[in-house]
Amino acid sequence: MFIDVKGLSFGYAGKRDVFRALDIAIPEGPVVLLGPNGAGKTSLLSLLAGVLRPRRGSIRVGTGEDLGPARRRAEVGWLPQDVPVVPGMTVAQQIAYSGWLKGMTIRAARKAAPAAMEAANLTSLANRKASRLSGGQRRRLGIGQALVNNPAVLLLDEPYAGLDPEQRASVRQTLLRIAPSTGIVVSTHQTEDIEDVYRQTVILSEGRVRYQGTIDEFLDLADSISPGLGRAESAYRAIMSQYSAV
Ligand SMILES: Nc1ncnc2c1ncn2[C@@H]1O[C@H](COP(=O)(O)OP(=O)(O)OP(=O)(O)O)[C@@H](O)[C@H]1O
Repeated sequence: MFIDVKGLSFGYAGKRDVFRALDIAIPEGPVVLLGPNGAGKTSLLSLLAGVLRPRRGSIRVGTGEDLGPARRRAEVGWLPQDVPVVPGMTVAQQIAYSGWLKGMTIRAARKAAPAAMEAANLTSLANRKASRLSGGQRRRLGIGQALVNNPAVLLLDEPYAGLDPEQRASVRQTLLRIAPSTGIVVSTHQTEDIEDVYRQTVILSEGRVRYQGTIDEFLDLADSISPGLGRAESAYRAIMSQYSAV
């Protein structure tokens, strides 16, 4: 399994648990994680990335064992919803810097930066100050940072959030390019054209897995397509109509 989560329990201090004994096993292939606001997508990706620590349970991503949060953080690539910009740094410098933060030597990180920029479609922006990037460019910078240590698993949280259609298209091109060769999990509200990028679908709501299947099985659930909605959106709504929130 590409992702193997067993008995995962997690909650934020003083709040209702987000996950109670959650099990998910997802085979290899780019994965799209769908679900309404508050479903637990960000929490799950942050737990997979080692940014949050589970109260109980085991997490394996990629082919290895449960490494624990600290080592997993160094071994996966993670795109948070907000990509912080380091004042004064160029795109190339910020990408190298994030490699150093993940434990690479600065020399190795500088050497790795061009390939990460190439993959994230940033080469022409290498010398641009990160603070001057547009929303879509900044998201691509975050993808470049996530790729710099050549991770086996890339976790992207809402890569399209807050982007206009043109910026979304630029991020989508990047995902189309990297998804086939990277173990990638993407949380998104954007169901448009997901069949082009992903092979596996997982739908979460209220901290539970409501659906899991291949993209083809998922799309087959769109028996009648509502006017104005694509197949994926229709399938998503058909599944979620069984639960309270869509
Ligand atoms: N930092 C936090 N502190 C306390 N509660 C939180 C925090 N982050 C999320 N939550 C709560 O945890 C639950 C799951 O939230 P999470 O952000 O993981 O969902 P999501 O599916 O990513 O939602 P969205 O699509 O809105 O980003 C929600 O009830 C949310 O209110």
